[in-house]
Amino acid sequence: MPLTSSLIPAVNNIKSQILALWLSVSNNKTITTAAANKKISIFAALAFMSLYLIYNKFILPPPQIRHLPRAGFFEFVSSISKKRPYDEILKEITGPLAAKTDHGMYTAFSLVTGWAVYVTRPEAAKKLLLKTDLFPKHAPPKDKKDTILSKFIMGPNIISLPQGTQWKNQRIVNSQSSLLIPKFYNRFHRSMPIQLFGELAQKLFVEWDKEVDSLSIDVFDFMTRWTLDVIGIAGFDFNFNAIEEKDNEWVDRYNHIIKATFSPFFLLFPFFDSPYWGFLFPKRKRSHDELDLFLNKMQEIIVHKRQILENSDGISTVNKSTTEKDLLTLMLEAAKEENGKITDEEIKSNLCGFFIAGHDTTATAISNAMYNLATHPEVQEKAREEAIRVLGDQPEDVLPTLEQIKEMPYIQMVIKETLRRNTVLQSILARVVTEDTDLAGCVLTKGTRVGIDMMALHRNPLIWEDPETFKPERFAPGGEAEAVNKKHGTSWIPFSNGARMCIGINFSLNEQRVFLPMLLKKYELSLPDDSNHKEKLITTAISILKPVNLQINLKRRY
Ligand code: HEM
Repeated sequence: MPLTSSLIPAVNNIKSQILALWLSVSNNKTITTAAANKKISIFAALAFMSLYLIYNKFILPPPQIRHLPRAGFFEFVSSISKKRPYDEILKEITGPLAAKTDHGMYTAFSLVTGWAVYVTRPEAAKKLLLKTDLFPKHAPPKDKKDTILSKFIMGPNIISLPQGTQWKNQRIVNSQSSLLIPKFYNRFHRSMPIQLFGELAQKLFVEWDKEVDSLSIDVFDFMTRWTLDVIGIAGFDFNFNAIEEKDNEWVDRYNHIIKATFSPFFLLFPFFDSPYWGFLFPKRKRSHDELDLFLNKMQEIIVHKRQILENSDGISTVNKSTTEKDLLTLMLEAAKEENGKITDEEIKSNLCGFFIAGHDTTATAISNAMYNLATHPEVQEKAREEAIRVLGDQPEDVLPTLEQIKEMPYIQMVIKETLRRNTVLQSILARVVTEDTDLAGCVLTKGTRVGIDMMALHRNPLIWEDPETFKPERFAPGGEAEAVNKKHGTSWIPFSNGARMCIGINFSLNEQRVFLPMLLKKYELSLPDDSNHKEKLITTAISILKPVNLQINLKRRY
């Protein structure tokens, strides 16, 4: 008999015992030894019921998806907590599950979403992303309302809001009701802080050059510091100064919050993630306080920026050498033109969203590209030749212009192939099925949550030739990627697709297209002989698939 059905009568029995005991107490009966025994029974009953609830909520998927191939709860969660690289999980757990059916879908438990169905084929991904009325974004879970995850990311911002008026008001172009974010969105696309990207790359090189001629760096550590400074200045004109001061107050605070946001324990038990439980979890209370300080600082910056905008053109006060405007200025300008239809709360929430969406993601993408260049010397040489052809070979840093980065198609191919082979995000945020429907041959019922296993899609051998191999030429004009796209559509979606596609796609690609040629012109890259990553890139497995302790040797060319 399945465990659930054997548990139901037991639980009912316990429920009636609790009721009987409650009746006897309310009848003012003398408390005797029998009553003491009953107390023990209640305690046992509550413990038993809690176990039953945990079993039903976490360990078993919802009944409507139990027929699909399933990654066992303990196997999957323990793989993640043991920090197994995600491509191993794909090879040993999720890949074989996906291969079991024609539609390629399987179910797994995610710490952020709970149980969901995962898509691994382009046909299903296309329908999921384009039919937003059938598959809207899942509204932020109510049980996570007071959590750090919720306060930091799942507020009223473009990323988290489910489809609806508030999201449309923030995003859709040509909406009659509000043109706020559309205006911001257009400006965001037009005004790329290319010069800022270059200046901060130069600043990073100065840090590296303080070491000896040839050095080994912790790539991800430096790239997160670089992208933090980029998003701080480009986002709201605030200099974290993370490149120069690894551990200053604001960098520490930000890193603390990011770590706290994805704490597996509190993702699993959001009920305890509130300052009220501070007496039991004092460290968590500190995380809430740190987040409050961070959000208050943002509020201060918004108010201050508004005042500056009254009297000036809003051009960066931190980065005085440029006329590039930060995202906050663009939002406030758009808001002013539309009589302030966006609240401070929404602006603050969107700024937090830009952090979470644009910081570790781009740092991961650049670190992965550096790994691929270090492990493929012939690709590295070809990319360097292109950088030198456009920027020159003089022994000094050159900041590429927007026109120059367009003249480097091979580096663009390296970036795209890296985003395919070394997927940045494990999945998009879950969508929720609004009515029973067929998704590429798999019937899904209303209420089912669905995500996309990005790595399984990008390395699907039914779609890509020799998918494990790093081959930038796939993305050459008329190459494999074009053919795959023509045949299957939606096969390369590191930034998603459709109405909820990443709005930072150009921002992120341009960060990479400025940084990589400058890097290649100045340094030769290789893996240390004793690197753990010789065989393959080892990554984390929750949400953003970050490289783990990736050291790369840099040899200066000037
Ligand atoms: C390599 C870097 C990046 C990757 C791989 C990436 C990937 C993605 C993906 C897959 C989505 C869709 C999520 C979903 O539908 O659940 C998304 C959404 C989003 N991204 Fe990015 N992103 C990157 C960089 C950035 C940057 C730099 C920014 C901003 C500065 C940004 C801002 C956003 C926003 C605001 C959304 C929400 C759009 C919406 O739902 O309407 N992203 N990103």
